[in-house]
Amino acid sequence: MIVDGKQTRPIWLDADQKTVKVIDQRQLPHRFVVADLTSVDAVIHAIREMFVRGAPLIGVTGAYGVMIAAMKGDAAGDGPAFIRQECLRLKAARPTAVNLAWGVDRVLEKVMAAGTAADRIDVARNEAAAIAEEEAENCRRLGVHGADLITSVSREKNGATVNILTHCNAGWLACIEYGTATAPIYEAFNRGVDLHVWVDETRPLNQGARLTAWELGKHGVPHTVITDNAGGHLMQHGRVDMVIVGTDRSTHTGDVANKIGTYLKALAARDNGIPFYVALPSSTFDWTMTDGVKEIPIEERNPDEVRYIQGLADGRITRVLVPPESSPAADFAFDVTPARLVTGFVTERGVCGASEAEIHGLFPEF
Ligand SMILES: CSC[C@@H](O)[C@@H](O)C(=O)COP(=O)(O)O
Repeated sequence: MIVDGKQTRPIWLDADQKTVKVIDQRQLPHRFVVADLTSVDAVIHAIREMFVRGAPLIGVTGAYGVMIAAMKGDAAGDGPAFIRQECLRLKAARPTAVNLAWGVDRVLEKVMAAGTAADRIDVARNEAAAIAEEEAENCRRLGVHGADLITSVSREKNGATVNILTHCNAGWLACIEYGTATAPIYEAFNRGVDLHVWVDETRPLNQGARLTAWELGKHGVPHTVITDNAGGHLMQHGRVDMVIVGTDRSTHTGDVANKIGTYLKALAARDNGIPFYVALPSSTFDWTMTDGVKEIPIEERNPDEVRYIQGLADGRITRVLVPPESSPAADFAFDVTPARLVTGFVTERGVCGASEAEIHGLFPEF
């Protein structure tokens, strides 16, 4: 996307074709800092500590991690075994988003079929780049399908403002381009649809307030940051026309894991008769799991993320303690919204209902 006149992605390869560059998203919106990743440890650290985050982006970062593993392993002379071992470590960096394991395994498979050490590195680099381009294109396509949904709501409202609620950051920062939940929003906005986005702040790390608000502001999209608990109230008063969220892993039966709090939005949407859409590239479907609540691993993170809030004070990024020093806290990073609460999936191949039959109807090869 364009940031301050410059085409910008959250990840790219440096001119040396070895160094992986990423935006350090922990510092947005107050600082735009780029980090260099030159070791597998650095890649794992960047994923765990959330320099990079969002399902499609951690898939691409993991894919480039395999390229780095190939460079290191082949330098040490123990290529394939070393690369396999490093891939296990990469895949364990974060558990919920299925894209991480998907991206790592896709590159690993190609690497293992390559003949020489030099081939392994080239193949890994090319495959990681191919995944990045595919994810960008899939997000562009799903944006077109999702924008058609927004456009029809706009028509039903005779052109009055369409109010869309979103949770967390499922924007280009979480993907490569366009985003998942935001792709339909950007596309509809570019078509001239009058729209406004309610941005859940998304505690504890405030990806909505920090990242989605920043992205939408850079693109000129009207938006308002709200507390995570405001959505139900706004829905009761007719101030939300639709909800669009992303997902970190959706089962092929239609259950949706996404940032903690998504389930409560889906419940409130159902109670108020508001459509609840989930936007995703096909890389985010888990084709093996059938019961999301029971089977999807939910990441628990450092409770300090709940205890402290980060912001800008006197020009410096600062963290402040909120609860009593001695109070324990718990940090559940994701929840699962059952298929019965999902109106539809917006994918690169079109929109479908949240059922095994409809999902496999769009993706018969799985
Ligand atoms: C663009 S994909 C959607 C999800 O990855 C997004 O909604 C989300 O929950 C990200 O969580 P995060 O913990 O910031 O990686």
